[in-house]
Amino acid sequence: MRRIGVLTSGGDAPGMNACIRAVVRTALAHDHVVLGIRHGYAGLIAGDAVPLDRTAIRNTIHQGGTILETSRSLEFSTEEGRLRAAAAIERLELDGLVLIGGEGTFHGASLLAAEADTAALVGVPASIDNDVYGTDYCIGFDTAANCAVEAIDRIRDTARSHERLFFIEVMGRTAGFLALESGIAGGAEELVIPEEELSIARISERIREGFTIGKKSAIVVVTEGKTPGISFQIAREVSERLNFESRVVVLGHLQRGGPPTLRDRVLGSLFGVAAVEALLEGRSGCMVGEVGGDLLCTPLEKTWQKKKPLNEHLLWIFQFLSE
Ligand SMILES: Nc1ncnc2c1ncn2[C@@H]1O[C@H](COP(=O)(O)OP(=O)(O)OP(=O)(O)O)[C@@H](O)[C@H]1O
Ligand SMILES: O=P(O)(O)OC[C@H]1O[C@](O)(CO)[C@@H](O)[C@@H]1O
Repeated sequence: MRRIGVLTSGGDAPGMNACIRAVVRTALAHDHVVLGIRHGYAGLIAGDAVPLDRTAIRNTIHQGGTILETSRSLEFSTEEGRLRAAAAIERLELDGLVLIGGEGTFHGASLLAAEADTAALVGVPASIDNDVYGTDYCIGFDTAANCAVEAIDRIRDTARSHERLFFIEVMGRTAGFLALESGIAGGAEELVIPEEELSIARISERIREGFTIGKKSAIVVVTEGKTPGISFQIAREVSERLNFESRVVVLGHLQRGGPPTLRDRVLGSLFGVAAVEALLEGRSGCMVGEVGGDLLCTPLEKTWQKKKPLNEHLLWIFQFLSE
């Protein structure tokens, strides 16, 4: 290993900078050169690289977003695009490449590895959705979930004051991790998560039951799913059934910004060091992750082919704590 590249891809996630910093400091400690690839896979295809030294990563650990910037690259989804990326890796004379991103990023990386003889590829899970198999937590999830909890707390004040029903839509796309954990921490009455079939009747019934035991307001945390804004329709239907006023708050990209929490800074640092160590050990085609407190490497294919399930125990405790 002499030249190590690092890029961030997919949605930005707080803690990515802590990870980049850890990659750079670990590689430099072993006398390797680090190149930062800008704009994710789009930048890789273009060969857009900058040298990363100690100065470049100084004072970044507390910053949200990614100093390398990121992208969702349509071109990389094509074989032609990936072959251009492989050619850029060769031109840049990279021996190893650390890919910080989510399941889409690793899907693309495993296709790239199968189609071209590239540098060693090691992934680091970073997605506020937390939907990557092979790690209990992804970089960025904790900060986003804390942002959602703060929003729920604030909404609770006004919901209670006006005796209203609130629907708070969180990100997560097709995974309910953000909704489940922020719903438990925020004391929500009900959840809408993609892992369970949507039932307006069930949501309405649970809220009605709450009212019969004296609740005067309620909060439902809704995962945006594939259709951001879906909570407006759900709110309308539940309100009609209950004949009760409701309001909707869509948190959107607020959840992706802001300084990373302690947990995301530590996770980013741990994963960054582990990724460079994996490269130095001669590993390739895998993603570092933490499962049950153990750091481990999972083949890239598994990280997107397998669906990470929600924690059954958390689902169960939500059911009775929300009554
Ligand atoms: N099926 C695929 N085949 C090839 N490349 C893909 C595929 N899916 C995603 N990619 C590549 O990976 C990039 C990042 O994927 P995506 O936009 O899904 O974000 P992600 O890594 O899943 O992160 P996040 O969870 O934050 O959305 C895409 O822009 C695309 O270039
Ligand atoms: O920023 P974009 O491209 O609109 O993507 C939004 C999506 O990205 C995520 O925030 C994950 O990064 C999803 O929760 C959300 O559906």
